[in-house]
Amino acid sequence: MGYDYWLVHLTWTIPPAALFTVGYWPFFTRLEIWKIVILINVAVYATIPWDSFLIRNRIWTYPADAVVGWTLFEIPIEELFFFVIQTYCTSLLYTILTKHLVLPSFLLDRSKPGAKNVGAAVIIAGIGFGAVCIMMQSNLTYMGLILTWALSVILFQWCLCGSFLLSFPKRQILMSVLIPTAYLWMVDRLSLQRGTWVIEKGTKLDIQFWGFLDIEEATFFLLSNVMVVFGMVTMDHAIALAQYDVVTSDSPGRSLPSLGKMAYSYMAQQRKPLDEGFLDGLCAAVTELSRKSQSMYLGSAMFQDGLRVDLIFLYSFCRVIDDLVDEAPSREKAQESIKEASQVLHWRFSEKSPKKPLYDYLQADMDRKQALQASPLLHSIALLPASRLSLGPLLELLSGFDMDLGFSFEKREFPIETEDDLEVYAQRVAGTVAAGLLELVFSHTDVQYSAEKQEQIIDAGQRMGQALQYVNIARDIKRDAAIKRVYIPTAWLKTKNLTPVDVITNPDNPALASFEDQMLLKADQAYRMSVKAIDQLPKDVRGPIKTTIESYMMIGQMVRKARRESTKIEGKLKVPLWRRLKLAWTAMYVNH
Ligand SMILES: CC(C)=CCC/C(C)=C/C=C/C(C)=C/C=C/C(C)=C/C=C/C=C(C)/C=C/C=C(C)/C=C/C1=C(C)CCCC1(C)C
Repeated sequence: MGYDYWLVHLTWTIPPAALFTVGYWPFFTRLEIWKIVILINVAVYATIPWDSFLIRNRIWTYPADAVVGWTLFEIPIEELFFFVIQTYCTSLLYTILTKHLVLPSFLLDRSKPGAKNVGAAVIIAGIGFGAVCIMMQSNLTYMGLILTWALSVILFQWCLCGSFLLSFPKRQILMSVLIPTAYLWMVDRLSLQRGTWVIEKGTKLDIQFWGFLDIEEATFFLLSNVMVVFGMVTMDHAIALAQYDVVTSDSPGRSLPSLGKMAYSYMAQQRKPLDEGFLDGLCAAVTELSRKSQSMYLGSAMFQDGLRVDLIFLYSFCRVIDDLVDEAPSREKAQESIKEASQVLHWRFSEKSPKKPLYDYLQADMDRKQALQASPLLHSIALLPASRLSLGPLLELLSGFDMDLGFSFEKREFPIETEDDLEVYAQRVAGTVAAGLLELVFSHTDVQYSAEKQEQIIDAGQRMGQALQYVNIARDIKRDAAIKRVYIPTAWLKTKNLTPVDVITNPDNPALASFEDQMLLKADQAYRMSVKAIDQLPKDVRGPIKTTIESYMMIGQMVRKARRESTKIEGKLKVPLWRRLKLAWTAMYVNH
């Protein structure tokens, strides 16, 4: 007996597995762990009969001094471990590389007609070729056994999720397959060179890459990684459909069903046709978010399943209103947009509004649908999860934008006159968003909260929203002055004999430093009063919410530091990526 084979694992397979596990640990969700556990089981049970058959037929052998000697169906225990660790590493890499994707957005079949059939034909041809190889009983035997076995699994996967795979991003799929494949080729080459395992002559083609890597082995590692990755995609397809059902349902609250239930309804394949308008809207909202704010896009990936999709729609609505107001040619036009938004929101939340997803309803009426697509505002309101939000905060948000329209340098109108005005403004533009977010959190969790408790948490959340808005204001004093807006209360300025006009005409005035400080102090206060409420939130949202809040508060610290060291800042002050990553890792770890 010997430890050569175990040594291969100790040096080559276990260290990367451990490294990736530690790095990713805080971000692991229960669903992701279950997916991987299931896949490992499938891989082990599917591979045992095949591998056992090949060993009995002496297609490859193990020198007795390389293995410990324990076997299962004649398969050395070390080899069984290989099935587990390879499946683990590849599926974990896939999980990391696809974490940011919004699964339901790939449900729309955008592939060319026939693409799925062409794929199936290629796979079937491969199986046929493999069968011929086996029947010839020659040096093509091993290749034939690999092709028939692996391609049968891949055909099954393709039949289930081919169209989903075709709309899934190619880069993530290729990287998840090719990185582990190239790595395992290297490991396999080394082990064949050392003679830890031996592929017997007579049943193999005897063609090697880099001197030792048999062409069959190279094919095997490629196809086994394809099976693993396609297996993950198949489960993600089932999950995407379940997420779609959650976010298009008009029930106020639902969490994702269990994996077993998802698998069952996936395999039963009895579904109503998908709402294409809704999925189009989702794709547009996701693209918009990733284009406008990469960090918000990646940050949103820490929220799970239906909650994340709903948050993207909430963001999209805020974004659309913001753009409409900012880009309006005149104050009157902007006010018109706000009024229109308010009317559509009232309709969307009224009893008369269809309980079905709005898009279903609109599909029946082509004119309405076209009108919807022509107007981003109607579009974003149609997609809002009205059954899980309330109208109040959204209308209040509109009144915040109205306040912004009150600024007029020419007429010397500055709506933030007192500290009270500042608080009202921050509540309207940020407190309301926090309230909406929390309403969605309560809808998507199984944890039961009394109405009283919810109200209490939403109160704290709104105050936290205000805190973040104060940080925003402190950071953007100069940028706001450039667009002739001053959020420092006129009353504060008066204490130093200044006016908002002075701020706009001389934003570099060193006297403004004290107001920046005062603003950040106000942020700290509001933060401290509400930070404890985070601990009362459902466990899986604490980490992401903490991360968002702490990165904002970190901006506040950087504003202070920049002021102390009188660093000149060009454009918008940002927290460096590595600091945000570290912060996210810690916040997620603590709340794991
Ligand atoms: C649950 C929900 C929500 C929905 C359900 C959706 C659904 C139906 C999904 C279906 C998924 C399926 C069917 C996945 C199947 C995955 C398989 C079979 C992976 C096999 C991996 C095989 C692996 C990794 C095998 C590894 C083998 C190795 C490393 C062998 C190595 C070797 C060594 C070391 C020396 C000698 C030669 C050899 C090549 C055998």
